[in-house]
Amino acid sequence: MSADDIARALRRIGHEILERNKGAEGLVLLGIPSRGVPLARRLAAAISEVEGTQIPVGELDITLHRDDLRRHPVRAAHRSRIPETGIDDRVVVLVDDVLYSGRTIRAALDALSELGRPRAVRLAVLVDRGHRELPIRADHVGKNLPTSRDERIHVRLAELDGLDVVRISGGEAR
Ligand SMILES: O=P(O)(O)OC[C@H]1O[C@H](OP(=O)(O)OP(=O)(O)O)[C@H](O)[C@@H]1O
Ligand SMILES: O=c1cc[nH]c(=O)[nH]1
Repeated sequence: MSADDIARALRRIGHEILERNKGAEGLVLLGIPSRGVPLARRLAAAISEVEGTQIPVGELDITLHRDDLRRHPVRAAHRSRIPETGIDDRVVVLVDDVLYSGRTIRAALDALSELGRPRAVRLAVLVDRGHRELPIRADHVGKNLPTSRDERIHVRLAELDGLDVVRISGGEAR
């Protein structure tokens, strides 16, 4: 995906979120570090452009809720940053770059349950590459990219990487 493809996908997802929520009322966007955070900020900006209101944006750290902690115990935990509005009775949209096994989102739901009780939780991802290992699906998808398991999706975003691009690497030549 080029920078233009990414921008278009985010604008569309912003519209979808508004349509599904019937406006911006009660919305809170939470990005999953690292690249979910700039994506959540961009989505909030896209929604604000349409609705003319500020959308609360935060970051949800899932490190201590991962189910592979025992296998990889040394991971630095970051702090979650929840907007002042809190998440109780809000419609929380989790935002991440890639959806793959679904384990990150399971951990995110676990982390969220310690912070409050949203009215609803939805999921927006830039890329869904398939291969789910849990019963989790995204409500809003920038692009479905069918992959083989030995491929990897690389999302690069200007805020962290200096450019916007999505690439696939690895796997057998197809
Ligand atoms: O559905 P899953 O199998 O959990 O995979 C998706 C997650 O994997 C990636 O993070 P990764 O752990 O590779 O670290 P990164 O954010 O530093 O790229 C990606 O950013 C998603 O958060
Ligand atoms: O291909 C993948 C799988 C998980 N996370 C990524 O960022 N890319």
